[in-house]
Amino acid sequence: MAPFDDFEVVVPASTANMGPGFDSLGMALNLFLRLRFSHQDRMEIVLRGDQWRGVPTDGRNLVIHVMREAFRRMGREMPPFRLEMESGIPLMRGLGSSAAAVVGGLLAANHLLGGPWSEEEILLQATRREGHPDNAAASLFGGVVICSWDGERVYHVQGPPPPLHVVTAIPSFSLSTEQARRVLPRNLPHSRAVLASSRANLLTAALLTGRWELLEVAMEDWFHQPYRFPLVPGMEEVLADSRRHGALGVALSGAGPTLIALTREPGRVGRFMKEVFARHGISVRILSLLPFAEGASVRLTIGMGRSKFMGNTEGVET
Ligand SMILES: Nc1ncnc2c1ncn2[C@@H]1O[C@H](COP(=O)(O)OP(=O)(O)OP(=O)(O)O)[C@@H](O)[C@H]1O
Ligand SMILES: N[C@@H](CCO)C(=O)O
Repeated sequence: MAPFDDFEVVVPASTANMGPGFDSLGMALNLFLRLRFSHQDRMEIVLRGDQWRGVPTDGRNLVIHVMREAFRRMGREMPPFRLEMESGIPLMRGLGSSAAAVVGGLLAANHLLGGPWSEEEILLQATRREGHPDNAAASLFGGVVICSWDGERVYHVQGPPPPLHVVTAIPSFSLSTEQARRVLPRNLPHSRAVLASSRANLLTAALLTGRWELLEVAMEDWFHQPYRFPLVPGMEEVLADSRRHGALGVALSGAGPTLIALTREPGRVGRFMKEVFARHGISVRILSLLPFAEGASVRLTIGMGRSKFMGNTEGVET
């Protein structure tokens, strides 16, 4: 393969589920994974920052693995390159780090391959890899994305990001998605599923029509959150009481352990969440984020200044 011009892939973080939108609803957030590619004769992966403990810098790295598979599907060999990776998305915290890596790897491979795949095809490939489309769709398209995945196809509708703050309480401990899915029941009583899906419908409608006063009820969930209470000490209390402390709606972010609150009063809700976790002996980082309207992007970096995603665009620590 001929040398390529340096390029950068920027992928936003995401929060999935937002309560009852289990495995089907995601929203992009203003924290970013950045992948910078430059041509060189040998493969080199450089991880910038201090959050990468345990992440390999060889072919087992998720981004590289996804890229190699993409090249293999096209019957092409992946060229060597230098990849510099930097991220504000904490790993295994429920903010879609793996989906961002998968989306980033697929966009990079698609770019190097000359763009054989549409965004729909990239979403399908990311969904197969992740097992569910919620985080990947939000990272790929931005805003709020509602999906349905039947094991073969992914259908999706994208909506605008709500004009609200998203306060995240990010516990110091990690929780893998795999572990958080193991606690889910195989079956739900029919009446419970009916109630849960009615809340999910209400949530979608509220998000797409701006009925923020409905979020309190619409973000209630019976699909997954109650089963995950034991994994996140303090979660039940935060979900029960945050609304009295300024939250419009609260939920476990993805598979957790991070909790999110949609609010107009980020400072107040953040303080409350921190207090509750402290009572349970858990230290949390409170980050006030914003929904992010744009999806992942690829841009050539030669001769360009700083990317629009760089600088002071990320969440505010409170
Ligand atoms: N940029 C990255 N490069 C390589 N591997 C990554 C990267 N980001 C995430 N991963 C891999 O994905 C794992 C985390 O995936 P997991 O699904 O458990 O958590 P998450 O995606 O952060 O949370 P959730 O899916 O609940 O939002 C990490 O431990 C790491 O192995
Ligand atoms: N919908 C997924 C998101 C985590 O990747 C879950 O809750 O398990």
